[in-house]
Amino acid sequence: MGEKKRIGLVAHDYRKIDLIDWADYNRDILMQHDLYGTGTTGGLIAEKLQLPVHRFMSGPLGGDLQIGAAIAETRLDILIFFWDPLQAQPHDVDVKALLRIAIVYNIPLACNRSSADFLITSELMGENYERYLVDYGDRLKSLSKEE
Ligand SMILES: O=C(CO)COP(=O)(O)O
Repeated sequence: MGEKKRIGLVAHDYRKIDLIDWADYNRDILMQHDLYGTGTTGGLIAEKLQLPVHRFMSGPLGGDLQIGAAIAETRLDILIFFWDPLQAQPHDVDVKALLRIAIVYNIPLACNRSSADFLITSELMGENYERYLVDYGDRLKSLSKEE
């Protein structure tokens, strides 16, 4: 087995069945990695797959922000986030913040099932993949403590 990835799993209510079904289908792959989720999503996946899932708070109560913080602090490698394109969320700003931070830190991000299929079956899943910060020019360099 290649190197373990830390995978965040998040879904809005109407997308939870789809994500749980996808996770169940890919259980053999997911069990080789460390799983994280927002409160409700993480609980449902842990129950269905009978695998340990580290649970953050529920999304509307700060869970999306916790996942975003974990990405910023390099504690998460991959995000599978089935957000709902047909319904506004009370915590839309948090959803946007999470999607934004996933892009800033250039982590693999899948927001629908076909993208998640491509991601999870990638050869890179087993490799020691070094993400790099996207070159946003001086705008990001001045903010990065690594520079
Ligand atoms: O709201 C969410 C993502 O924005 C997900 O939160 P739950 O998994 O707690 O439902």
